[in-house]
Amino acid sequence: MTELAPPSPPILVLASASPRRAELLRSAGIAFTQAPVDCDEAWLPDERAPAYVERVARAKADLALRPGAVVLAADTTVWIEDQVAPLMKAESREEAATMLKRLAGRSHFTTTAVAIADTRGAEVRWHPFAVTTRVWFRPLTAAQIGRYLDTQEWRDKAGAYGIQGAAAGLVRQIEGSYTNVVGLPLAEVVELLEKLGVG
Ligand SMILES: Cc1cn([C@H]2C[C@H](O)[C@@H](COP(=O)(O)OP(=O)(O)OP(=O)(O)O)O2)c(=O)[nH]c1=O
Repeated sequence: MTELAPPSPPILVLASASPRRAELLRSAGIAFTQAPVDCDEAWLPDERAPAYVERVARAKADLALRPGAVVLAADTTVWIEDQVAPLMKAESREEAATMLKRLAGRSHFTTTAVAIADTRGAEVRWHPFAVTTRVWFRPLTAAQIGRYLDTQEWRDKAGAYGIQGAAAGLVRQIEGSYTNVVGLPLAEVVELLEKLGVG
């Protein structure tokens, strides 16, 4: 009897602890292993939101580099047009309330930067890109914000909301990729992975 070789692990490594990113990739039928990294995500003063997420996404991928793999990392942030500091994950209910107050009744941008590093050749080849989606929130009273905060869904999400949950009822309109707001611009990611022959 011939012995079967053990199955080889997927070439794609998702350098993320985010259940949402894993779920999105899975929903597209892509095989991957998940390797969370512990990355310093501190924002640098005056750093523009797109530059910030691009830097952090690359740093996350860098921490997960390994030979013979394609490593994918991403970073998502929420930002308001005329304000430099991005809205990160809120650390308290009060901070989340302040963020939602700033987002209410106007539009903002959600940018996800993706860093893909291909280590299958002699040198690491980087494929970075970023996608921005415009999101409009309806006007919100303090009581409506309070009810949203009660869901606890503001926790661990940039801008203190998750469009995939109860915050769908706060969003009037979006322009651009929906999955990008959830944490991974799926069409763009799948397109690039197809080009790289992965997935
Ligand atoms: C705006 C928004 C953000 N988010 C999430 C996406 C990201 O997971 C998170 C932003 O934090 P990130 O630092 O981008 O990612 P993460 O810490 O969750 O995971 P990892 O660094 O391990 O990859 O906010 C939503 O789930 N829904 C939304 O509507």
